[in-house]
Amino acid sequence: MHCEISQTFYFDAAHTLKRAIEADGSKRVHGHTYNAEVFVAGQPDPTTGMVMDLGLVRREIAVLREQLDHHLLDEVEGLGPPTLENLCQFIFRKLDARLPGLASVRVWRASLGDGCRVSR
Ligand SMILES: Nc1nc2c(c(=O)[nH]1)N=C([C@H](O)[C@H](O)COP(=O)(O)OP(=O)(O)OP(=O)(O)O)CN2
Ligand SMILES: [Zn+2]
Repeated sequence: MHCEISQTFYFDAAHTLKRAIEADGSKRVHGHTYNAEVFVAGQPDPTTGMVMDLGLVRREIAVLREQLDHHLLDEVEGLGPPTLENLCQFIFRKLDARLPGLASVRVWRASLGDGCRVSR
């Protein structure tokens, strides 16, 4: 049976954003709390009953999180313009090499009700 396990985490970060609309507030440095969720897909191992130990997922997320939490996202190498889309892709790229079966990554801002999800 195909299963997807998941782990949520959050990070607080600052950014600026160049936009064609509502531009004034976005271009000043300001912060958001970003929520994220990582999905890993696979068949549970018959012996362990796990697709992957969620402790391993949390360990890799902790390393990745260090690169985003309390950072100015404009300065994070390899991120590009700090949009939800680029955050999803950045997290996916960083975790892809470390988490076999990584299926998708979701990033959202509860305060604004917006979000993005990327899948393999
Ligand atoms: N396709 C996308 N569109 C937009 C994105 C995005 O990531 N992908 N992001 C934004 C803005 O960052 C977002 O709307 C928040 O606006 P911002 O100026 O950062 O903050 P607000 O003042 O609107 O919200 P707060 O209440 O201060 O957090 C827009 N479009
Ligand atoms: Zn913003």
